[in-house]
Amino acid sequence: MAAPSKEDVLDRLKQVPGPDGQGNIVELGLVSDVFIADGKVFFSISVPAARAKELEPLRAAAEDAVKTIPGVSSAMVALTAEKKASATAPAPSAPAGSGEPRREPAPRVKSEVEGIGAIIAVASGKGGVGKSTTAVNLALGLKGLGLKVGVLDADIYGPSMPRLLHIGGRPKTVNGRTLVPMEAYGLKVMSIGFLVDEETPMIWRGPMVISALTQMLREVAWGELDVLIVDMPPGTGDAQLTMAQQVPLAGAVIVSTPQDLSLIDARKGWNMFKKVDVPLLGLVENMSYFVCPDCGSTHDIFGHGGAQKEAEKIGIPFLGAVPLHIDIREMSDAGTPVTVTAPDGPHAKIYGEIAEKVWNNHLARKESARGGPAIVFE
Ligand SMILES: Nc1ncnc2c1ncn2[C@@H]1O[C@H](COP(=O)(O)OP(=O)(O)OP(=O)(O)O)[C@@H](O)[C@H]1O
Repeated sequence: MAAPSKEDVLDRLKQVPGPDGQGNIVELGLVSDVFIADGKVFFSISVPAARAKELEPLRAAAEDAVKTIPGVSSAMVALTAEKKASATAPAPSAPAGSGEPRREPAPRVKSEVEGIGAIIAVASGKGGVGKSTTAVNLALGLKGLGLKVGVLDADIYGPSMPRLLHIGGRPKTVNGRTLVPMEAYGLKVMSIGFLVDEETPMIWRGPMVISALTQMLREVAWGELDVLIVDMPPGTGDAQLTMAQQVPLAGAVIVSTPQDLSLIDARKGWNMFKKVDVPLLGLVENMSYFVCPDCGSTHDIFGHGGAQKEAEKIGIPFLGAVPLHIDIREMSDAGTPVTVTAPDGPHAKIYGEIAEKVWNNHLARKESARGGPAIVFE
């Protein structure tokens, strides 16, 4: 059977009437770029934020219509409040660094996710600084505080959770559409890496990113969670900004390495969250100093301390310094995070302290927003 094409999808969607029963959603310019991977179809439909709830039947109708196309195994459709460049010519968001003109960020569409107490993003201004490793160990550190914790891998360009938590297979669904999160080390986990084959090229563009993220956030049976850690895609482009706007974040943690260059990038990261009014819970300096695996001696080869100074200068909490250590790398890459393999070791202790600070800072912010006294987690 021939694989379904974008044209097949758009043709079928022309049968779906617009929000007010007039015309169809394709000709009204409401359908985003369509992405097809492995017979799975992803797209979003732009609707006014205020009508999102009321238009759920429209979303369901579009999804059902696409599922009837031969060769389509599933469809993920999300409603977004993203504005189109024009009403009739849908134009996806320019990917970061594409050289295409930047659009105004989408309006904030935030509503809480039922059952989840707080959603905290882990972000970095650039790739490869250990953001995902930090996210996993932070999540496990929070679990060590007795909290119910989930991890959402929103790094749609390069999902890491299947590898870092050694999870294979596909999530099950309930009622044909709600995904059941995978589980590892007592964490509930969802990642685009569970849904799309590793070889599938990740040509996600702005609206697709949001559509997949919305699905992974809101159409997953998370159950009751105290906190959901979101591993953001690295960088501060349009996709990241839109995510920061669309996810109801209680706060963000920025990961940086001590080198000057990445501190510039980290600064871009916290500016991005500031722009969208997300509280900064603090900065982690990763690969901060080198610990010799043979003799255990410590070497400040990277100008350790830069992130702490920067955090003080900017007035955001410094959460801690994680050394560059072979155990962290090997355990991470083997899918057995160091916090689990050596829970009484020095690295687990550092991540535990970081988790405690993150949680305390979150609780303090929550209380001060309410005008009450801060409760500190001892
Ligand atoms: N403190 C550390 N000590 C040693 N190795 C580390 C440390 N932190 C991360 N690493 C290693 O660095 C590599 C990159 O880490 P990770 O994937 O967590 O980074 P990232 O910022 O999420 O990257 P990406 O931008 O690609 O998503 C991995 O091999 C990881 O094991």
